[in-house]
Amino acid sequence: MSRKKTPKSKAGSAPATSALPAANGPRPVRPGTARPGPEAPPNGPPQPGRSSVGGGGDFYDVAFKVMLVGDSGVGKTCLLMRFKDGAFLAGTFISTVGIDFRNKVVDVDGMKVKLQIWDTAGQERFRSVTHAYYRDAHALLLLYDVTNKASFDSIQAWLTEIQEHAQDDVVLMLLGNKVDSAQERAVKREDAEKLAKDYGLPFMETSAKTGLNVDLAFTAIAKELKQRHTKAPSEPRFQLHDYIKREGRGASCCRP
Ligand SMILES: Nc1nc2c(ncn2[C@@H]2O[C@H](COP(=O)(O)OP(=O)(O)OP(=O)(O)O)[C@@H](O)[C@H]2O)c(=O)[nH]1
Ligand SMILES: [Mg+2]
Repeated sequence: MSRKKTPKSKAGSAPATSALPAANGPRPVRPGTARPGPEAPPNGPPQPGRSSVGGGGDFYDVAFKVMLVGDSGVGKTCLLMRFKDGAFLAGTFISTVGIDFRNKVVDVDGMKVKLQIWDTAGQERFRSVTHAYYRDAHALLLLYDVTNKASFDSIQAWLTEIQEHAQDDVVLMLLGNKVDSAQERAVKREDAEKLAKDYGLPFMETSAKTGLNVDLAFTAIAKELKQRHTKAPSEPRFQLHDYIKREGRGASCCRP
């Protein structure tokens, strides 16, 4: 299989669109397939890899676009940094402005899968900018902060946004972040599990600080997308829900 080289990450910007979608109420969102495809320039669909030339960068077979969404401060940027660099950005909170992306290539059953991960700004004032990026996303990680009830209460509104702007078959996963802060927990795990069940979403609690379940979340997404892309009839169907249930670690355990 031919392989392509990842471009360096860079900040992206999209044409601003206008109004927020009408709130029609959330509908169940399928933890579905993403359409594989094109690798993307900032606003285009990802593509299967091609032979690469030139030095530097990682080679890959197929690329997918993943977006991180959720209220400001839930830990989207930290989750991405943990996955990409294995580091935690402690200290001052620097809120993301607009949108940015990082690439990471993961090995899924012998195939190099490039995830182009878009880190969106959670602040309301950037919402119109990020709307333009949903369309080409193959997967969305929707985050709330387990120590911030308001961020959990926003999940239904986020699902409405996703319904309005993302593809119907986008792969979607709900993540409750900052589970290391047990003393400050404000959202019960069971409440999130119930919400996830109601919407048919895979769900895990994570910690960008300790690394708990972070690699697992992205790996599960990569496996799901890769399998939908290859569609090998001989392979048993990858079960995203079962996989994270089996591999995920509970909130009581802080092992990365
Ligand atoms: N304890 C703890 N703190 C975290 C964790 N993840 C992020 N934080 C902290 O939460 C704050 C916000 O994190 P960010 O990753 O910048 O939040 P964000 O979702 O990107 O916010 P916006 O860019 O405004 O949308 C920072 O002070 C982080 O240090 C975590 O897993 N545990
Ligand atoms: Mg951020």
